Amino acid sequence: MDKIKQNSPVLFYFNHSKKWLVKISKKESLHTHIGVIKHSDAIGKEYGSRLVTNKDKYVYLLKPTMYDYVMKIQHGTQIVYPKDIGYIIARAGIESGQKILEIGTGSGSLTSCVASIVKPRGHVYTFDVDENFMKIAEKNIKKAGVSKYVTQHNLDLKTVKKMPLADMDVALIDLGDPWIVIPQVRKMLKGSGSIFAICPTMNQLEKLTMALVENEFTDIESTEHVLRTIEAREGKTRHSFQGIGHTTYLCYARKAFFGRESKEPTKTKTTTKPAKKTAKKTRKKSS
Ligand SMILES: C[S@@+](CC[C@H](N)C(=O)[O-])C[C@H]1O[C@@H](n2cnc3c(N)ncnc32)[C@H](O)[C@@H]1O
Repeated sequence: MDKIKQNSPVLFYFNHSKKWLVKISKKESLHTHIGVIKHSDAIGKEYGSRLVTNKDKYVYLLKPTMYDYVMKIQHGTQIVYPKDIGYIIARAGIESGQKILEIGTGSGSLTSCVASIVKPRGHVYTFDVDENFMKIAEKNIKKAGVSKYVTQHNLDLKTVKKMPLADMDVALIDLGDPWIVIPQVRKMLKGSGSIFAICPTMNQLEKLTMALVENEFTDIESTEHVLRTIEAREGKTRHSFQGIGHTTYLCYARKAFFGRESKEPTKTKTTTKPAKKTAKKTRKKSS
């Protein structure tokens, strides 16, 4: 039986729009419009149990999933949402043990989800140029419990001469001008490795697709993923009035060798440490 203890993560669930993600701490109480929820009352209870507030309302004590962490993430930037992350993972075949390159850590939403899939033997190497966003991401990744499987680098791959990584299984790009880093990403990816770019506008998709073709990528596909919730109730089931509008488009492709065999030098060992020249700029935040 999975019982709640001091420091256990818990989602106090009242309804779809009222839920609170906490780490249980004996002395703390949560003051809400449905009453006070004392953390200590949750200790010793099984996940899934109910807890009554001082206003005689109740919340369920749910074990948070990665979805809950992402939906409650501290936003430093726009984030990638689970509706897109699910497709990214399925389409790129992301699985346990893989090495993932990510450019544009942002708030660490995509980073955390992907790390939870590639762990325990895989790893996410993520790059950003903004120290403030990196700090927010570091906290979010820690909260999601996947710091061990993520290394954050403060480095701009647009300008590096020597690539800090090699033999990556998948590359994920989420920055304004993804087409600029395609040549660098190509050098770090395995043959037939997958690339996904997150593009909020169609103009980005166009420029990116041109760069992908120029850099010998195949199986290029652009998609948009629309999630509609249904309110299912006896005799009056219908779409809900509220919903997420446009978030982003996704662009997928795979590294190929057009009309020739691979001429790229085969690397057997992954360089997980940054190249000498960039070492000063690069911080290993967690390992
Ligand atoms: C939209 S956010 C990424 C959000 C992230 N995918 C998430 O799910 O939380 C874009 C990020 O790209 C970063 N960025 C911009 N230019 C960059 C570059 N040249 N190299 C690395 N990161 C860059 C920004 O600092 C910002 O944090």
